[in-house]
Amino acid sequence: MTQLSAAQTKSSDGSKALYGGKGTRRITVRDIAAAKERGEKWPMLTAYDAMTASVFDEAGIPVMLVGDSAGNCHLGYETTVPVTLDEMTMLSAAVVRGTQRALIVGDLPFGSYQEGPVQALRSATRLVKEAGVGAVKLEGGERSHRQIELLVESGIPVMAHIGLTPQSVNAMGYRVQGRGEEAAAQLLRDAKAVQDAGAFAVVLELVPAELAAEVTRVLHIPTVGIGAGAETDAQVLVWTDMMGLTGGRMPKFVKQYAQLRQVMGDAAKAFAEDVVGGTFPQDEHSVH
Ligand SMILES: Nc1nc(=O)c2c([nH]1)NC[C@@H]1CN(c3ccc(C(=O)N[C@@H](CCC(=O)O)C(=O)O)cc3)CN21
Ligand SMILES: CC(C)C(=O)C(=O)O
Ligand SMILES: [Mg+2]
Repeated sequence: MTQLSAAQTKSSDGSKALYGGKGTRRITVRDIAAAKERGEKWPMLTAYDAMTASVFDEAGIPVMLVGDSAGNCHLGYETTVPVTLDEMTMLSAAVVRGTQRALIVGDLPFGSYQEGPVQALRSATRLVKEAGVGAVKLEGGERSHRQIELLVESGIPVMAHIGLTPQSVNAMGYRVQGRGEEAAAQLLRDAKAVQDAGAFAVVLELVPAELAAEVTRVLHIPTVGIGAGAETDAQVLVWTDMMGLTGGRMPKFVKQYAQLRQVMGDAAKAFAEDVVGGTFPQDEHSVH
């Protein structure tokens, strides 16, 4: 039923589709819910600055996450753990300014919501008021249930994040989550807990594809997979990973769609050689 209605929606009127749809009004969490009912899959990318975000907005990416992966990919930290709420607020504000259509989700960084619901509300309120995000994301299933509830009651849409939760790297490492009967049952409980608390979507990070498929069938809110197989409602990747800008070893779940590290390095070298060799600037680049 959902597959058929998705096809009909796209062929009759493209304006509704999250990707490929027309119109420049800001996408809302209600549009996200409607996409699951249509059986429509959608893409999400991270973004950390206005210029990159404007490129993705023009490309039609309907949802952007200002991830705390900015810690590794933008700010030079080893992990996401040191990222501060001030940093996330500044980066989120830039992404909002660079976009017109995409729903912008701001990641709450480690230490900005673990104290409890009141701290979570204070932190999320900064991202909403100072940066202008349309939603926030936080890590944890059952353990973050109370935080999600208060934010949603207060009018702040929440994207949850379960499975591998990188802010807990010191406790859990970067390991596949939900392998084995007990861990799978826990992941399902976490998924139901965030849905019951009112989350509008949930990220499933590094969980077996079969389990992610089951969670996606059981929940009425959309699942957003990263390293979680092909059956989730949406897919997210860190933009610097999927464009080949991040250096070093890539997780297995990354597909590279461009080689920006090579392209940018070559451009920097070409400029340097022109300067050293005296072939830049030419007369056309000079004023008289
Ligand atoms: N650049 C970047 N990309 C990401 O996807 C990302 C970040 N940074 N920072 C925050 C978290 C950390 N993430 C990570 C980091 C490492 C692995 C990793 O090494 N995974 C192994 C599998 C380990 C296993 O089999 O248990 C892999 O090879 O994919 C996965 C996710 C995802 N997030
Ligand atoms: C990988 C995604 C889900 C994330 O949390 C981030 O980019 O910080
Ligand atoms: Mg994150």
